[in-house]
Amino acid sequence: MRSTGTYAASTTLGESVQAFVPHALPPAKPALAPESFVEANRAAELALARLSGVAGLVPSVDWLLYSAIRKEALLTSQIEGTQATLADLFDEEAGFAVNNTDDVEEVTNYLRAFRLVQSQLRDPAGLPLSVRLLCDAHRLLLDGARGNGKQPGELRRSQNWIGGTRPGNAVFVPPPPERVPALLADLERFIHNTDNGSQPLPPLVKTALVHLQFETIHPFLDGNGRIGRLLIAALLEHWGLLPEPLMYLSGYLKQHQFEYYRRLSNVRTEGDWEGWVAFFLEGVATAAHDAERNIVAIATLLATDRRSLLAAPKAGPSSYRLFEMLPMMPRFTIDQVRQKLATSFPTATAAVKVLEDLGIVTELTGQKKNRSYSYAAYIALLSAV
Ligand SMILES: Nc1ncnc2c1ncn2[C@@H]1O[C@H](COP(=O)(O)OP(=O)(O)OP(=O)(O)O)[C@@H](O)[C@H]1O
Repeated sequence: MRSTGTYAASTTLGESVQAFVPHALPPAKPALAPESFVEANRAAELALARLSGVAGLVPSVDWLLYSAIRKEALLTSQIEGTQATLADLFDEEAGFAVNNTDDVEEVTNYLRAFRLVQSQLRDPAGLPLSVRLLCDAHRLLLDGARGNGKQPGELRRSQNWIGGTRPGNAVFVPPPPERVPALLADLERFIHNTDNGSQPLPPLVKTALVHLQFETIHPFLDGNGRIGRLLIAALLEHWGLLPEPLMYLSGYLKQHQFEYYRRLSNVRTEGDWEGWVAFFLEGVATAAHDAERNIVAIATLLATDRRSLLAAPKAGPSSYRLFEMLPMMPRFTIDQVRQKLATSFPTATAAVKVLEDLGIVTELTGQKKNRSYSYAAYIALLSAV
């Protein structure tokens, strides 16, 4: 598919945000009426509710969130070509040397951007979901070497395009820069407009449309994919669909990347709104099921390892406490254990040795000094998409 090469075509598309408002829908688009999505929407909502329920079964959701948020950060960055792995991210957090520093920085920047949005939305005095908040998140996302020169935190002031080397041979040419602020303001109104007429759109369908329109506007010079997907996570929480960010939808989008992009394009080229919404709802249901399965698998691993630890004659309070920290510290050094447990070096060493002898953690360096450890089975489970 080629664009017409003119900005006019994309400008018209940008204005199609109006068509998101149900009462303004042209009659030729009856499929966007809520009843056409009832089944898929119900399945996706149910999958999200189940996911929240499963999370409620574990003693602390902190370790679930710790891993889920990092998975999403990694996968959304991988869609855009980042080569970092989850192990790289854990290494970086443990202070270990990592080779691909720039890639890891992109992922940690996403984490910072996500935390900012989440904390603002949770703070009664914080910013609402708004262009300003997205710009603030964008500033954090593009902080550092790679983002320099890409106008972090600012709406673009020049024309961009998707695919190709210039607007004339691009797959898609988003609206010209002077239209961007008004189109985003329109999108902001759409998000906060609760008066959707007699047939309100289900929030998940609205989320699908918001993402589509955000990507259509492509308001930044870089980082549009990641901020657009961050917006999805924010909306799921904002609309009470998933109170905690336990899902990593980017895993589904990455696995179906070609279809993801094609569905976005098809709205523009074929008017296939239904296809995009159906794809999105299927993605949410699948990603929620995957996250649920992953939680069960991790909880099982932890329960099995905990049982073998409790049965070990040499285990004691320090090794028990260390074990409970592992899900949020899967790579570590003895000195970090010493600090976390607020104990002596010999006690920390002994605690680690108990876990090592049981095969729960493994040493990575093969050195006698400055040894590093990994809860490898846990990282492997998390890394399976
Ligand atoms: N045909 C399309 N129409 C609209 N949006 C699209 C299309 N194809 C891809 N996208 C969206 O654009 C994103 C990529 O945009 P782009 O290549 O411009 O990257 P970017 O602006 O550098 O952002 P990031 O680096 O986070 O992706 C994709 O992840 C997807 O969300």
